Amino acid sequence: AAKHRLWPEIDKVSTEQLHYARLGVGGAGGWQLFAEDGDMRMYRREEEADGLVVDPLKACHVVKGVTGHEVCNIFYSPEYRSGWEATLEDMTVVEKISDDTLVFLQTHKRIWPASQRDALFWSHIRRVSDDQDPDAHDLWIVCNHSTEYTEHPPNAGKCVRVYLTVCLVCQTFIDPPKEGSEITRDDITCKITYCSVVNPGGWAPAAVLRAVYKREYPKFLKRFTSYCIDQCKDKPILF
Ligand SMILES: CCCCCc1ccc(-c2ccc(S(=O)(=O)CCO)cc2)cc1[C@H]1C[C@H]1c1ccccn1
Repeated sequence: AAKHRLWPEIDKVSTEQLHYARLGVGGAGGWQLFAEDGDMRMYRREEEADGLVVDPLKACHVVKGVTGHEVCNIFYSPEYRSGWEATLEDMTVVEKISDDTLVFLQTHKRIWPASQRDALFWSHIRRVSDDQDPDAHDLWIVCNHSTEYTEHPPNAGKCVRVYLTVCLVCQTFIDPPKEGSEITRDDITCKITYCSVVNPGGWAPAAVLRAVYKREYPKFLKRFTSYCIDQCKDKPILF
């Protein structure tokens, strides 16, 4: 992977996104809580870029019974995506850069009254050992970031190209079981931070976009995490 033309950007953006995800939502960051459901908290900032709503989103969730490695694997791997990404209409892997880096082209279902969108992005998964606290459990991160491919120019067909940067950061916590007994899924908890900035690419009314984000993001994260629990519950734990 070190040789690929995109590698410097992949490494830079993934490192930046990990840092960004670990920043808190308190203080002057301008984050406003807009959805809560059990342990899930969803925050957004109201931001526009050349008149388009690009509200950054940060979601924090705690899920029992799965590890960060399992959650990031499911989020990264193409074969699971149709099982949890409800707004997906089509998905292809445009390039396999390495085992831990793929390039996806996705078309999302049209959201009335806006025109249909597609997204072309590299996706990179990595394990990060926590340098501050070496005996803390490892972090796993998946970073998705829009990219250009001459074979797939934006807005060539029916879809408007969105530009996105997304990261999923997961940390596993293990409650040590009784002396000598094996760790079960009841002993593991995964702390999830999901950050996304989606530029809708072409015109879409601000009110429509904000309504769509408010509706779609909580649904998306709940559906995704439930899918992870369901996929992993009868399988050996992947730490
Ligand atoms: C008029 C609407 C314009 C924007 C439509 C659109 C396109 C892509 C995306 C998007 C693309 C990728 C990701 S991901 O996290 O990388 C996972 C892989 O699929 C996530 C979200 C979002 C939205 C916005 C609907 C909104 C929305 C929000 C959560 C889920 C679905 N739709």
